[in-house]
Amino acid sequence: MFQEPPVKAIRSWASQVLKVPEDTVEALQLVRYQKGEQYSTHVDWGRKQDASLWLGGQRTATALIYLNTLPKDCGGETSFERLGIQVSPQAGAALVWPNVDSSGRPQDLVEHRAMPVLCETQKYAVNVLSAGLGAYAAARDWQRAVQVLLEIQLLAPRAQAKHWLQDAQTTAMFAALQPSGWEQCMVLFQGHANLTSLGCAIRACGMGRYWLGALRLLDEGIDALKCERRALWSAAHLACQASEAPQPLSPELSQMALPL
Ligand SMILES: O=C(O)CCC(=O)C(=O)O
Ligand SMILES: [Fe+2]
Repeated sequence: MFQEPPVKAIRSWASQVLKVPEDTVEALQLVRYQKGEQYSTHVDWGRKQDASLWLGGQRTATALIYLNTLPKDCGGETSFERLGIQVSPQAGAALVWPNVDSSGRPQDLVEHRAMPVLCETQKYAVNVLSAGLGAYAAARDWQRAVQVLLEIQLLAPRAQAKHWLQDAQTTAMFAALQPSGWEQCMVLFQGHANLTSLGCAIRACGMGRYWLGALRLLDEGIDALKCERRALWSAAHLACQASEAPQPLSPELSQMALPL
C-alpha cells in the first residue's frame, strides 16, 4: 500500500513540508465526515503520561489535506480556538501546523477540532502525521530505527529539539533491546542518561550477559540519577532473566566510559 503512487507522492511531499525523513511519516489516515459528524477538541501529539509517546516518538507536525470543497454554510471547518483560526475545506489545499515548539516541547496552543458538517455534502481529508521511530521499534527492526534516529539528529540539531530527540533516542534504544542489538543499545546510551534509558541499558547488558556492566549501571546509575533502587528493579530483574550463563567482558565494552 505504501508503494501506491498517490500514497508515495503524498508521503514524499509531507516529508519535505514537515521536514522529517519519509520513513517517519505515519501511515496516511483518511477521514470522512457525514452530516452531523465532527471531531471534538484534541491535540495530535501524545501526552506525557501516554507510554506510546516515548515508544513512538513525538508527532512533531501535522498536514491535513482537504480532498473536497464544502459549500458555504456547510460547516466542517478545522477550528483552532486558542489561536482564533478557522479554515474551511478547499479541495487540494493543505493545512500544515507544528505540534511542538522549536525545542521539541508539545504545544497546547495547537489544539483543534473539526466543526460539525451541516449539509449533505460529505467532507473528506487526508491526515498526515510525522511519527517517531515507533513503527520500527514495533517491528523490532532496530537497524532501521537507529538509521532513522541518525537522520533525525542530522535534521534537527540537538539544542533545537531536545525533548523530541530524547524521545527518539529512547525509542531507538527500545528497538535495539534484542540479542543482536544490545551493544548498539549501549552505544545509544552514551550521553543520554535518564531513568528510562538507564533501565534500557541495564536490560541490554543482561541480554549480552554482560553482568558486570549491569551491576555497575545499577549501582552508579542510582547514585548519579539520585533515584531509588526499586525504580530500576524490574530492569534488573529482566536483565537477570534474559540469559542463564554469564559471558566474559569484551575489550571494547570494558573501555567504554559510563555516561553518568
Ligand atoms: O477534519 C479536520 O478538520 C481535523 C481532523 C483532525 O484534527 C484529525 O484527524 O486529527
Ligand atoms: Fe487533529
